[in-house]
Amino acid sequence: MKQTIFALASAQGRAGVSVIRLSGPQSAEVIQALLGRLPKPRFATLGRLVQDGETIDQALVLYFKGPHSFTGEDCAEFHIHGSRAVLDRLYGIFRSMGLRHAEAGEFSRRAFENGKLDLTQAEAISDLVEAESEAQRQQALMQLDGGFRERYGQWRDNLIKLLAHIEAIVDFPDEDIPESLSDKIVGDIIALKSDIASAIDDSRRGRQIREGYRIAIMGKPNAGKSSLFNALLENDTAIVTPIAGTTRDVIESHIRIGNYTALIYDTAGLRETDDVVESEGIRRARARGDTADLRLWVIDSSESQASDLSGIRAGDYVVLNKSDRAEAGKIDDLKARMPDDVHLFETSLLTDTGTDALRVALEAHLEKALSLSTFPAATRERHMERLREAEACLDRALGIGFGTPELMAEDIRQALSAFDALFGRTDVEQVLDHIFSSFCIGK
Ligand SMILES: Nc1nc2c(ncn2[C@@H]2O[C@H](COP(=O)(O)OP(=O)(O)OP(=O)(O)O)[C@@H](O)[C@H]2O)c(=O)[nH]1
Repeated sequence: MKQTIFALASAQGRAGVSVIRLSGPQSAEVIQALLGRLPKPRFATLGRLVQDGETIDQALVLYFKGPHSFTGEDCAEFHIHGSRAVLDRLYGIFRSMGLRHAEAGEFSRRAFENGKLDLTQAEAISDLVEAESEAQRQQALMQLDGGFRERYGQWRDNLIKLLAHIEAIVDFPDEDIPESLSDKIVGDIIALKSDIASAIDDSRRGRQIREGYRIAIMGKPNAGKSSLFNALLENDTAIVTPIAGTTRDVIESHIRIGNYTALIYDTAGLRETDDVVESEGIRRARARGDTADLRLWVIDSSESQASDLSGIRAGDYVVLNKSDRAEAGKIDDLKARMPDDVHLFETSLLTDTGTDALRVALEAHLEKALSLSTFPAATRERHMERLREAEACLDRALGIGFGTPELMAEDIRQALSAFDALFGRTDVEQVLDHIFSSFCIGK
């Protein structure tokens, strides 16, 4: 039998009300011991928590009888006054009764093990707890509602039907395969493969919403990259000095832009240098620029070296900075030499002009890149790996053909197990450990 676990479900620290959650077979016994009675399941009861005749706190107590609970086990919730002293007393009592503190994600893991959630829904809970932007909240909620399972459940059903057809061919090797059947099988595999391919394509958007849209600020030393980073963040995270080469490593920070979260990177200025540390910084800056979803170049339009525009590509955003001291004609000259299809902005970060227009443009950019009427189902690398695996299996099955139907069937079976792993039906213990350990405690 599982040990009963407890944890603070609300945030750490002093609070008006804190919620402690219990799950496991001793939940009822603990309520009985502290409250002196067992309330009707799922009804909140106000009462005194008493130990050896001494009142510890006045609390709101809830009892959930399994399987009608979040974890599927018997559960309890104590809504107590959130002081360290009350918590310490209750934790002491729980431990003396043989309960233990929950590990990160243990409540969700029990819910998963008891079939209350599939793995994608458990992940969605973690995402919902972490959500900062409106889009992250909506995406996580859709996944929690089973949006993922519905879509892939359909694909899984199709795979099972395909397998049945192919196995019928295996079982009757002497029969001629009707052309209509082989055409249907091939057609179904192709259709499924293209559905999976478009889900993989769209999962980029899922990742961008979930982790943040990556914006790398790039440019020569002293152009004003750190100044722009700070202006966008509205704080002084990055060090700004007149010394070229101040930023050495990549600095990153989250910001909210409209309904979305972006990850902004300030990078080392790009130039030739013999300095080993700076060279490494420049290598990292270039790598960050290559993997970013958007590159935001900063150019010092008052400097002659600003005329080097190498590295800027179509689609990039370019900020012509230090407009307060740019010579007349210099900015127009730069604009004339820009590659096609870059988005140009003029700023003076010293006098804080031009940044509003940039903010508005970034918000519109994210809105265009990330918003569609539906949210992508796949949001994590783990999902993408499984989808790619299923796609590769279907590809192989198509290549094999009906000469050896048993090999074809084997590939379809492997595609099925990729889907099963997606929902946690077959994932091995280590994978589950890894996923649930990234949850917060109390979830
Ligand atoms: N006149 C003027 N000075 C600016 C402007 N923006 C930034 N500066 C100054 O330019 C210098 C360099 O700014 P940073 O933001 O550190 O530039 P950076 O591109 O991050 O520099 P590195 O870390 O060397 O790559 C600082 O002294 C800033 O105050 C501007 O619009 N006008």
